[in-house]
Amino acid sequence: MASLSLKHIRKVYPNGFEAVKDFNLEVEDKEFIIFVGPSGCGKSTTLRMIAGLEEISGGEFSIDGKIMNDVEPKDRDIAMVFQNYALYPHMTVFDNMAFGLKLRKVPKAEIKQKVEEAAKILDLDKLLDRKPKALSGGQRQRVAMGRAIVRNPKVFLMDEPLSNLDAKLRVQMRSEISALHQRLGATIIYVTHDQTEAMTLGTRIVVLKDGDIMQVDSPIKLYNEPQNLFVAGFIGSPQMNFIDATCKIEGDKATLAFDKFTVTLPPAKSKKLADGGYNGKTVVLGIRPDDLGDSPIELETHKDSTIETDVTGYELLGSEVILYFKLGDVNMCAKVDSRTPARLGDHIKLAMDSQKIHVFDKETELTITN
Ligand SMILES: Nc1ncnc2c1ncn2[C@@H]1O[C@H](COP(=O)(O)OP(=O)(O)OP(=O)(O)O)[C@@H](O)[C@H]1O
Repeated sequence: MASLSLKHIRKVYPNGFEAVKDFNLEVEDKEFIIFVGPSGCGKSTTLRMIAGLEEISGGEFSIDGKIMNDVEPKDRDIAMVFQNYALYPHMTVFDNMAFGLKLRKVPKAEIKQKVEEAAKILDLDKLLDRKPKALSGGQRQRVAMGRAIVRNPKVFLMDEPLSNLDAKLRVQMRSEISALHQRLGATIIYVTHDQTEAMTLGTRIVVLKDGDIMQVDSPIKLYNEPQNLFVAGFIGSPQMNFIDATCKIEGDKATLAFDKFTVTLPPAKSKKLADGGYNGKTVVLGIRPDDLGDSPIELETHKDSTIETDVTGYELLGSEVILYFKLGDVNMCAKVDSRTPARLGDHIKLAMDSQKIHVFDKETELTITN
């Protein structure tokens, strides 16, 4: 059992820079929490404060109800896996994995049993006599994981553990880490700037920007119900399209006008805009590339929200294709079925699924309706 509580956690570096501002998070036992956000947003700093590698400037951090702010790293019962693996080159796989236990004066027989157990889980049992240089990147990464697992810690911290692996290996290790989480029933906090990793691994994702938490939610909720423009733009690939639009409310119907087009919003979304007093105001319309379609069925279903444009770019992904286009000077794209006849330079019609339109306040950048 390991629950973590971070209350009003701050980090001010000695040069006065405030890297983490007011971090509040309750992590439950067995959760897989992801910290995600652009470079410099404070992911590693927060992780290092949890590990005890960085002093906490303010707030309270506890594990299972026990305050940890001033507890030595080695006494926190936390194991950290780094992106550079940090293996000892002169030691065998076995000794690398056993090292932490030896330091803790664990009896030899117990060390052997624990290392062999972890090696089996990680499929390293035939490599225990090798030195790190005789291993592949993925195998080295598994040794680094193994070193953490043998300690049976309360919490695993992982700082971009897959970032040094090639794309194929990364996908493979991703599913291995996911399986490992299930098997160990461990509490994991994992830092990445790769949003696919975040979406596939996390039970909850913490989106950070400039030392502030933007949103904490399950992957599906972050995708469908972003709380602000930043999260809407950060989660999802290709990125959500954004365009300024003028809101008009007539009766219980809200319309959004942008470029040469006008779309009608469904009743629930219309009501939010009416209640918020947005009549006549400029808002930001957001629509994911996946929610723009060019099939006859989509064009018929979403008659009240179609746009016409020219294809300025064409990118085949396989079963889908990304069509790039411009509305005024705003670059946008649609992800459609690759059987589409549309090609570069073609004039096309695209239907916006109006149920999927997101609207944001232009000033506060907060979501008005998802
Ligand atoms: N020792 C330090 N002194 C001053 N500022 C620091 C120090 N270490 C980090 N920072 C700053 O704190 C901010 C957060 O850094 P951090 O390493 O936590 O970011 P990150 O989100 O992990 O970024 P990345 O994805 O690039 O690793 C950055 O602006 C960084 O420049």
